[in-house]
Amino acid sequence: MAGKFRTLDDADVKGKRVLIRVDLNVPMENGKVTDATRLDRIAPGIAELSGKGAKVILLAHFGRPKGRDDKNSLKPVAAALGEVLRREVKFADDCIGETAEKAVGALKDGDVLCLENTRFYTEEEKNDPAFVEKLAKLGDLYVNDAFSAAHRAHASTEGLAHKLPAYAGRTMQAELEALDAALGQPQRPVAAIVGGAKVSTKLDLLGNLIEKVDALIIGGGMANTFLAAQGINVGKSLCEHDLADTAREIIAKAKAKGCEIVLPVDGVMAKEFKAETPTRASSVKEIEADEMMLDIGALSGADVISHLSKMKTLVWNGPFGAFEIQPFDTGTVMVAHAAAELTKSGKLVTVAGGGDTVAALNHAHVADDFTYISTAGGAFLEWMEGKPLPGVEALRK
Ligand SMILES: Nc1ncnc2c1ncn2[C@@H]1O[C@H](COP(=O)(O)OP(=O)(O)O)[C@@H](O)[C@H]1O
Ligand SMILES: O=C(OP(=O)(O)O)[C@H](O)COP(=O)(O)O
Repeated sequence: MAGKFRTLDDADVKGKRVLIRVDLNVPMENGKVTDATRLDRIAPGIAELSGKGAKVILLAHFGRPKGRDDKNSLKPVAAALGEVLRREVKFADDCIGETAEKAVGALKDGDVLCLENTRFYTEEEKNDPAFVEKLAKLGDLYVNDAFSAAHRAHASTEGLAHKLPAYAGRTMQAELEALDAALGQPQRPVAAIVGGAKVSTKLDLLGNLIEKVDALIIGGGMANTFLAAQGINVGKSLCEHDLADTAREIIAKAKAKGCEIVLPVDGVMAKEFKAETPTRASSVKEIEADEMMLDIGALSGADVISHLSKMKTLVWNGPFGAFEIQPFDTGTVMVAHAAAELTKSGKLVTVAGGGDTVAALNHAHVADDFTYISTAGGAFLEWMEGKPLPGVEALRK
């Protein structure tokens, strides 16, 4: 990627108001950040800008709010970032308008300010030009350091790059270089594990991904959607029934392209999504109407591991189950350990990414054993698909 983008090496930032788009969409529980990987990755770039005398203004989203809502405030995340940076991160309750302008106006060279969730405005996701204008008013330069949100053509990830002199941040640079090094010419056979909860935003990309991989291993809510599309009753499981046709098309296309689709054959069922709730192991064909499948079962885990042992490369986004609550972490942890062992013995190149996926791998204590851990999930899969990412394209010189 060298030479393709303007980077911080090309920017004179002293005394300038630098709007830096970062990804602060970190896993949280009871107001506390449970995995700080994304914060750790962006911290050096922020410290560099601050050290060079920039007025650093952080723009980011959190969750998928429908309008302003306290549950999705970035305030606690800004405080956690302050702990990682070991310095004050100021906070403004709005990302545009008088509140934001006042907070920016009060900044001294080297200060760091975090603005409130850009998604409190529906205009953010619409990439609305008037909203872009309001954000642009707050800065002299724009830096995009949110590779993990670069698949979104939103005001703060794409629109701003056309309004202000735009640069790729250090995390963005590092992610593109590392992914290119690990997966630019992947050794076949390649497997992709796709799980997690963001079914509707990730299902579409599987159609292209099956052209790049030899096996597509599906877990989490994504698996429930595929099982339901095949006529299996998934009870109250997380499932996008409306996407059954898309799932069936993907299965047919995979067959035609010679990509094997691996689905769970058994799972761990529960009636409630909470700790210490009674669980039942069963075949996916015997899910009761009032049950949810919250993890893959032992047979499915063994099947996934057996597939991995035949692969040379693994890309992974999305946990197999609701790993935040025990025992629904079992499937993810079991596969994570096997992938880590195969990596350590030089048999498998493993690249995993996604806010929750990285949290799950840290929970399994294997993140350091993987070949590369990306901060990105959906963006990483779209990169793997070969799709141009709007946030990256907008930065090209
Ligand atoms: N079977 C399941 N039912 C409900 N939620 C699930 C299931 N499997 C995984 N999840 C949830 O998926 C979430 C992570 O999904 P996602 O956001 O797509 O991953 P990432 O952030 O790594 O891209 C986790 O919070 C986990 O609890
Ligand atoms: O957490 C993110 O993506 P991921 O869940 O794919 O890792 C990014 O912040 C993008 O969030 P979005 O999928 O709500 O646009």
